[in-house]
Amino acid sequence: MKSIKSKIFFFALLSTLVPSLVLGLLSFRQNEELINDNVKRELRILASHASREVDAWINLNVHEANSLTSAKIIIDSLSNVVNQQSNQLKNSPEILKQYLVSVQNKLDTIMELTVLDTNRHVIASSSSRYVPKEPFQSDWLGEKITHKPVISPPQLHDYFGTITVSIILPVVSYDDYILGQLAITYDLNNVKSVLKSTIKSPRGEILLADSDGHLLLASHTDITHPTVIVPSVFDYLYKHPGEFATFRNFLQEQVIALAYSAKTLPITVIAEKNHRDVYAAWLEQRNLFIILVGISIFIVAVVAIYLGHSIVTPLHRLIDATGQIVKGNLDIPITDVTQKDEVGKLAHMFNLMTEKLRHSQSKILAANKAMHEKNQLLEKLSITDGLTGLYNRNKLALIIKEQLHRYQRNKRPFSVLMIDVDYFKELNDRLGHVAGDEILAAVAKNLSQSIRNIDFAARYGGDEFIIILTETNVREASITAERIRSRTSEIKCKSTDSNIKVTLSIGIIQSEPNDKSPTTIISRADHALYKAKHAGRNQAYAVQPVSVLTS
Ligand SMILES: Nc1nc2c(ncn2[C@@H]2O[C@H](COP(=O)(O)OP(=O)(O)OP(=O)(O)O)[C@@H](O)[C@H]2O)c(=O)[nH]1
Repeated sequence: MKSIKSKIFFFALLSTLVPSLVLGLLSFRQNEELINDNVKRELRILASHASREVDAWINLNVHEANSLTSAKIIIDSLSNVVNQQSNQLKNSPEILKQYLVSVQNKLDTIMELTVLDTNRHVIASSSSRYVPKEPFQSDWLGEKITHKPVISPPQLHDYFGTITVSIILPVVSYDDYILGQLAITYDLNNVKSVLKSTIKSPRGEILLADSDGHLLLASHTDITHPTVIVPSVFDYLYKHPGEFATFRNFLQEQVIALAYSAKTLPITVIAEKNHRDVYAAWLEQRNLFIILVGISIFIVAVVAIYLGHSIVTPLHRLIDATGQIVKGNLDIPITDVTQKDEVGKLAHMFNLMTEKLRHSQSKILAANKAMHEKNQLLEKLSITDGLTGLYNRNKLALIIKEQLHRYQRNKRPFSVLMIDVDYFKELNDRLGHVAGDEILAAVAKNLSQSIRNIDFAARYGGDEFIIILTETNVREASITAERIRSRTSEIKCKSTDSNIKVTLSIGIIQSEPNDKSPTTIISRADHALYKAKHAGRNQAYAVQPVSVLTS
């Protein structure tokens, strides 16, 4: 993550995501706890209410059964059995059966009524499956007949094919003597309508299960028997009354449930609610939260990209411009940064800085130019003679050295003319020093104009001049010397306003293989000049080279 743009982008995302997620998670956690508390309270109310309704239904049936035990026909029939008079009396078992059938027809919650003697042999039954005098089949009746009602555990009845509950009550004579028993079998499905009315919310369900977890009844759904609740779930619900558990019910739906035990029956009353229904609002809120966070992140990302762009683009311009400065280009004003913020100010300051640098640079260039010109002047002064403008003695030595090198390389000779103004001392004394200077300058000008561009003219000292003719032998040099001498005759002297007759003596030599230094060359040229002077002045004297002499 090297660029500022990506840093801004990730910072913006984090600063949006972290608080949103933390607050969102806290809020969902609180909501979840709230929902859990609510659903727990709701299920508790539901289960305890349903449990009470089951007890009330049983108690109602016990009460109903109790009133039937006091029916005269039943008491009389059992009294006769006790007194061994059944064959003589008019209330025979057949008549009792008819009575029981009529009662059953009247009370549609009853599936069968059976009258038993004290030995639990059937006296009469509304059901045709019982034959009189045969023992009453039951594994839940106690040994002893008491005055208390006995209620059977709910069970799937093989004969009726449904879950039944039986209530057995003693039939007592008028003098409070137990004559036998009345067994009434009820269909547990009758309690379904009671349970349905208990549930306010249509999505909730009440389940009744026996002590082994077999499902007996569901308030809103028909059950195919046998159906068993997952043992571990049932065990938890049974052992933790009022505590909820989440599991898949017999319809394979995720449900939240808790349970209470009924008091009158060995059954567990379970209240359950569909998990999806309970958490529907929570899920809706969660989805809305995800959408809102997504939108927020999108907006923040767009703003972050824009911000990063507005910072990084001018910075790139500044970096490029700085690179140009490093390369020496100062003409790079940043004009496309129009922001008024710090970046804009930075660009403005950058422009001011480059403006100043440009200004300083032009000053430095001007100073450099002036210095260069002065250096050139100094250089010129260091190699020229102030009076005549010809090369001075120092430069002359360098020129001769270079010519000697060239000569040694290419073997093409150069020539040297040593020139002296005749009787200059006398002119100087007669006309004055200023006029003497004028004469010297005029002679020098004549020399400069008489040679080629590749030749050199220098003032050797006083009234003596030396000319170097490159790649020129003594014969050609003599021609040039003669031309110089003949041109220098009358010189117009301004200071004296007169024409002065001036003659020159010229010594000519050509470079020789033995010439090793400027001193040797000048010495030989001076000797030739001496010869010219000695011969009468106003003439040139050329020294023939050794090679010519020996050939
Ligand atoms: N006006 C002027 N005179 C100079 C300058 N330098 C040297 N002189 C004079 O030039 C004269 C040179 O004289 P010489 O060359 O010795 O003698 P000359 O009179 O020329 O005689 P010859 O060379 O033998 O013909 C001297 O009087 C110097 O004072 C100068 O720069 N200006």
